[in-house]
Amino acid sequence: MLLAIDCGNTNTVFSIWDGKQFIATWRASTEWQRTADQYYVWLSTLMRFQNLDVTIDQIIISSTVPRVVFNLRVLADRYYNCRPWVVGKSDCLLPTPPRVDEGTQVGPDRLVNTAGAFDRHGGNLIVVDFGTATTFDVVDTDGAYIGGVIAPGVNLSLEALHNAAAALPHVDITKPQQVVGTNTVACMQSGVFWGYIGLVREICARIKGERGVPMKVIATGGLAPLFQQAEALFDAFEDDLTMHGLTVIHQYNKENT
Ligand SMILES: Nc1ncnc2c1ncn2[C@@H]1O[C@H](COP(=O)(O)OP(=O)(O)O)[C@@H](O)[C@H]1O
Ligand SMILES: CC(C)(COP(=O)(O)O)[C@@H](O)C(=O)NCCC(=O)O
Ligand SMILES: [K+]
Repeated sequence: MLLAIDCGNTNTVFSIWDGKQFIATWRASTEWQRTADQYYVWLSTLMRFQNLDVTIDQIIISSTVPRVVFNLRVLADRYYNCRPWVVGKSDCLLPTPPRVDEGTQVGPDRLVNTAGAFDRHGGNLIVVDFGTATTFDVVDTDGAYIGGVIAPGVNLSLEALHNAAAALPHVDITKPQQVVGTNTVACMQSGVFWGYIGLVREICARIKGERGVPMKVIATGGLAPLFQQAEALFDAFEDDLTMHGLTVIHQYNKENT
């Protein structure tokens, strides 16, 4: 069975794919110091807890944090006796290679989102991923990643306010009841929440204008649900898009290598 690992700058998600569906998904905070042995103890305990008696013999990894890949490779080799596919490495093929400036490193999560979204929706897409950063990935007619936008993440923006200004507290994001805040927390939430609504709307409109073709907008990532409820910004919301993209790339490599 396939273990798909999506490592973001904040969280790492592990999912087991039985060839038809995900039968388990677990999330850990991303820590580059975590060793292969620690991953294994954690994973095998969760598998036992869920009475999952399956053999993992294939692994695919997408990581926006290069340092964690070493220990995940050791995990694959030592405990699952396999060599993982690592998205972005030359021996991991992509269904359609990206078209960007020569020498540019595209975040593997963006390549994976592109593959997953194209598989589900076809071409001409904007994938908005609300992670540590908020990324907009533009998918061409043929499924190629052709660039996009990187904006500061929602929580990152709130943290930046707290870190830079002595009187601003640590605040969690929620949708404010109104735009005019009547206390510090409400003012901060309003700035980030409504600012974000504007950011998403403006960037998508400009991408569509620049491309001159109809495009679907797909939302994913930890904080996408917050914006999904708020305003009609997206054509679809898919919390498993990155994981789906990993299975698409895995299948492509099995068929073509
Ligand atoms: N259910 C949730 N509720 C509130 N915040 C969340 C939730 N899930 C994730 N987050 C926060 O959203 C941000 C993005 O999370 P995630 O998509 O896992 O990021 P990444 O892929 O960059 O690791 C992080 O700051 C995380 O703490
Ligand atoms: C933009 C990102 C930091 C987003 O990472 P995430 O929020 O998913 O942790 C990541 O995709 C990355 O490191 N990209 C490299 C530069 C690029 O994609 O152009
Ligand atoms: K992201």
